Amino acid sequence: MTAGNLPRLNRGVSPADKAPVRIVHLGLGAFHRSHQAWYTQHAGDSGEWGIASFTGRRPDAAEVLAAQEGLFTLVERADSGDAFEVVGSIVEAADGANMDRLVELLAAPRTAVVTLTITEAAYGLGDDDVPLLLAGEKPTTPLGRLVLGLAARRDADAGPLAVVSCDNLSDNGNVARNGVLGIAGAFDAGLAAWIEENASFVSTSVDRITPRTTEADLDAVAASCGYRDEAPVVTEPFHNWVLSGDFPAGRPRWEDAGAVFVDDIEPYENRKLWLLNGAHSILAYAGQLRGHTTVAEALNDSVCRKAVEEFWDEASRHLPGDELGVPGYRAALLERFGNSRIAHHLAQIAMDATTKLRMRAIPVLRAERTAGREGAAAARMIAVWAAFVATSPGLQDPQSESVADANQLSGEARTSALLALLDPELAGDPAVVELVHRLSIAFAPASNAGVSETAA
Ligand SMILES: NC(=O)c1ccc[n+]([C@@H]2O[C@H](COP(=O)([O-])OP(=O)(O)OC[C@H]3O[C@@H](n4cnc5c(N)ncnc54)[C@H](O)[C@@H]3O)[C@@H](O)[C@H]2O)c1
Ligand SMILES: O=P(O)(O)OC[C@@H](O)[C@@H](O)[C@H](O)[C@H](O)CO
Repeated sequence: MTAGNLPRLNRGVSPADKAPVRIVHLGLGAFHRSHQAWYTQHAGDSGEWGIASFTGRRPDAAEVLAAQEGLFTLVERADSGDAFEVVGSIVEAADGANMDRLVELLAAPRTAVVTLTITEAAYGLGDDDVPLLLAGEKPTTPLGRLVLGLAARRDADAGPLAVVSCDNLSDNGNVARNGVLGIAGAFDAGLAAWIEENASFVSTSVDRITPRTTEADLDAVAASCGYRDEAPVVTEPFHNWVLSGDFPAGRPRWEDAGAVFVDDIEPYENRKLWLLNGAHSILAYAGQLRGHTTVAEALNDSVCRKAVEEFWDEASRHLPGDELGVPGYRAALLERFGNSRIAHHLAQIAMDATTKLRMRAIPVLRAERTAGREGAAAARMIAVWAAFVATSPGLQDPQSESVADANQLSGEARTSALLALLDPELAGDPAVVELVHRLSIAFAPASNAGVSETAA
């Protein structure tokens, strides 16, 4: 049978019961499916917890998944080979613009949890929705839509629920809370008070490297599974989820799948955001400047790897406590990044730098300087970004206009203007500007061929 003749994946081809919707997700993308959908499928009480998942900006991902009755294949890609699993916890896939359905589900007492993977940048977009909400029009951002859904929940007296941010942001529960309350407060003060009382904003640290799916991945699934899946997800075997907060209307037993519930999430967030995501950002800019395309390729370059390891040394000084197991975490990261069967593209990681570097480079740079040290490795993360945006002025960023304005300047004035987008106070410190500028010159393309392990 050729791939074209294979049956399309659905609940007839791969029988899977549909659990009732009790989780609403905003941001139906690859990561939601490899992480929260996988954890929910592996919870001991998965039969009680179905997910209705809404896209963010376009309907496409929902249409493809709806044609498969929510089913997709999770391809766990290890160095040693692929393992395939059909995930059935998403029981409904919908266009994010379908406000009628979102409102209906959020107003249902049975709905207990809202999860979010809307990207770091999307948490700052909700203000645009306030005039639309006031005019009785449909909001367009994920948090604006959530506010309208929560208004319907209050009106239906459907009770409390938990909102769980699964984006790579420090203190992501509070960032989500502030975003939602900011929009709600400007729209309806009574609603903001209801949300404060009834919505629990849970913070999480999430981890599972999940690159974009390619055509070759579709073919690999067809060849191995005997059906055609138009929406498989490829991910690494490793997975981690640390959560902190209350679930007033209940939750799946995610701990059965390895999720960990803690009182103080900050050390876990810092470990993940600094060591994993910080290293990813260094590799994204330094790696592309040095001609690499994927994380595994960049890590193989001794200059990039040294930049990563030096940043890890600096960051690790601010990750105290044996329970964090930093040496083991670092060793595991080298193995995970080196998995060359996972083609994790640097271009994907490079986007939205001003939001990301604020959480990945700045806290370590500040902590190092407070301790009386230079913070050169954290400064280098900013420096390689500064060098990279000189070569890629169109890079997606929530502050792209300000980046473009900075690019009109030259020398330390340009470096200072870029640094100001991350931390205005540090941008006013001549020693920090000089440091970042010097490190940036070492990585600028003209000098790139000559960047050696000692110079960079
Ligand atoms: N991919 C990973 O390895 C990974 C791992 C850990 C955490 N995350 C977190 O998950 C997020 C999503 O990653 P993904 O791989 O699923 O990406 P994706 O592109 O596959 O999906 C992102 C989803 O968010 C929506 N979205 C994106 N920008 C938006 C915007 N400006 N406004 C509204 N909706 C928007 C998209 O429409 C889509 O539904 C990341 O930004 C990160 O914070 C990803
Ligand atoms: O858009 P970002 O940078 O938050 O995410 C890109 C990758 O660094 C990230 O998705 C990692 O793969 C992930 O955080 C691993 O858990």
